[in-house]
Amino acid sequence: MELTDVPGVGEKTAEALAALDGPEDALRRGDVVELARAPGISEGRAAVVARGAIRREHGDDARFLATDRAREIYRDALGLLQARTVTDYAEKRLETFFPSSAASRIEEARAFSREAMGRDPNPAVLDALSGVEPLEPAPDFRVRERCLATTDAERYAEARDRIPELSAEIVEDARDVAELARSYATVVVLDESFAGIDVEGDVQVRPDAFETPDEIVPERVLAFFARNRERIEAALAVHDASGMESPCDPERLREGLARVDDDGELVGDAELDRLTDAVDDLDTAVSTAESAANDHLRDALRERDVTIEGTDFLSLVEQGARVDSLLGRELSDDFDEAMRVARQQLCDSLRLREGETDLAERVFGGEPTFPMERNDEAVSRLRTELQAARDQRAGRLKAEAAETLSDLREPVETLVRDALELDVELAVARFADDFDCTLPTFAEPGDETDETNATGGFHIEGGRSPLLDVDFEDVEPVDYAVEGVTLLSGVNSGGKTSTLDLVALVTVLAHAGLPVPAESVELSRVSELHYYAKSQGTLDAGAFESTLRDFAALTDGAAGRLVLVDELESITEPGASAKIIAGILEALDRQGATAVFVSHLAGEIRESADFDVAVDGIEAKGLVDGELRVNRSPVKNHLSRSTPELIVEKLAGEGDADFYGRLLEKF
Ligand SMILES: Nc1ncnc2c1ncn2[C@@H]1O[C@H](COP(=O)(O)OP(=O)(O)OP(=O)(O)O)[C@@H](O)[C@H]1O
Repeated sequence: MELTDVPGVGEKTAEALAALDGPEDALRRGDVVELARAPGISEGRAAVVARGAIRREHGDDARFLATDRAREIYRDALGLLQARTVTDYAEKRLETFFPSSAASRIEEARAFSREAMGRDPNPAVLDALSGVEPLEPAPDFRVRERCLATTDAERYAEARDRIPELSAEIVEDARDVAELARSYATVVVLDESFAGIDVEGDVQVRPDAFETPDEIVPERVLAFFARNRERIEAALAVHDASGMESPCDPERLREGLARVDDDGELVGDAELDRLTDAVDDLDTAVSTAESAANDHLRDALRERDVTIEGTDFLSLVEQGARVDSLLGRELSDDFDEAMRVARQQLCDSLRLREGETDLAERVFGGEPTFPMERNDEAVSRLRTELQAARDQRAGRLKAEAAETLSDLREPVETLVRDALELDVELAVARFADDFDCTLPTFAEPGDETDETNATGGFHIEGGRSPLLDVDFEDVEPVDYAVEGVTLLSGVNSGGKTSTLDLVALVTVLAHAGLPVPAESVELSRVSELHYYAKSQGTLDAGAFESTLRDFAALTDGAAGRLVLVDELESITEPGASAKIIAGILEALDRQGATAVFVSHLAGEIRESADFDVAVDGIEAKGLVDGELRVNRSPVKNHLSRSTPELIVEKLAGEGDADFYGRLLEKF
């Protein structure tokens, strides 16, 4: 598949997507978050692209939501689903569910919903989900104690590109490598020709370095796990709480995670901790040991009577000989003891081991002086040795940890993705629970080749719209079924608009493969949903003309449309409206469309039409205490009484029967 074949993907977007690892896969999965990783692609744009890919796969022409009101209903329904997600991922991912006329797409989404509706959105899972986010790549970092070396300029360039965490060096021969080995704890030579090289220090010949970067820079995989630790732990908790099968052994993963801290450094190795502390504390420990030795020497001197022979005294005076020589001779025992104290203290405080203690001896082992002084060169030597030991141990341990964790990298991607996908499923499950939903049934398609009569209408039982302006518990169930072209009459505020909204909502959700808020729904597949909301007042000539043009366009074109229109009569004066609406209904009837037109002029329209238009009505049961009582389910083939008629009837019953009685007869 060419990326530019996807609707909505131009050259620029395709170029951005190509930067991803397997963009085709991400497109196929509708993986909005992965797509949004492409440079310059926002999550909103990613959702559009994913929708485009799904459309392309199923041959969907993106014409289902044909009017503003239809699109509004879809956005409102999507909003209700999105409000039930925990993660941003799921919120964006839900955007890839959209109403489609393509049977294969509807079935694919229905399969997802079926599975989703079986999920149990228990609070522990939802709580754990709050910590799950898509995995991030490891942050950029440099490793200073290891370097790459090669004689080849091209390989050098490749090394800089593929292993940017290490510095790369050009070498000519083994001498150059030996030189590098003095500055770096480890030198990784990329050229086979150096195999068997014998130089001092840790030199590894790894011509396979580019194929095994995790072995060369184990920090990379450690940094990835360190950065994503919380997300991975949250995803593990989601699996635990939901009983979902984990793609890897959770204990092994937990153990692996426990080996790195948040900076990607190893934890839990006492020897490495000792070496790290020793390097960090070296300067302080040397100073403290030095002071302790001098204190010891000072006390010894203070308590000591020194007898000095005359010749010595003379030589001191004459030659300016230093008191040190005296110290060496007269106080050598005290001096030795002070040195011993200093060495002991240094070894103890740095917890030095055999081999290291020899170097520590040299730090305090010079000529007797007062105050006594450390041997800086020995300190520096000790530091270098400790650092090398620390880095080599860390390198070895990191390589071991990285080996375990690198095997877990792919399963972890699956683990997190499954947790995020579960959030999408749980949003659907909660939507279905909260609004007593069911999966609708699609009527068996008739003869697919019969383009003119693809419609079979809809049949809703106990539909309750969550988009109504009343609490969902107070929404009264509506039964409504329509085949063909129908007028819907009814008293003011009876629920006509709400019925159209319900029909539109159920149609949109059903075609998105999602559950619908009803006891049962059976419907035929629709090619386009045209829903026109009530216009606000009479239109001027220009607007009226353009509205007429819209409807003219509607009467010709694709079969299998569902047309919902709310009080079209308000666009112009009542007499003309009835004729215009009758004309539109005739055309839709010929086309075989399903249509519901809400109108207060149902009687007049029926008279103007050249076919027998069905009229349904939302019935008022009457006015009780001044309040309208209605049966929200339209009655089939029934022209409802209007609100004015009901009021006249009420007045006729209450008072001036003569006037109101005669008035009532006119209805
Ligand atoms: N099924 C229902 N359950 C509960 N309340 C409803 C239901 N249907 C409608 N209502 C209430 O009735 C109000 C009026 O509904 P709606 O606007 O659909 O009536 P209408 O018949 O289109 O009115 P009009 O003739 O004035 O346009 C709604 O705002 C809602 O509060």
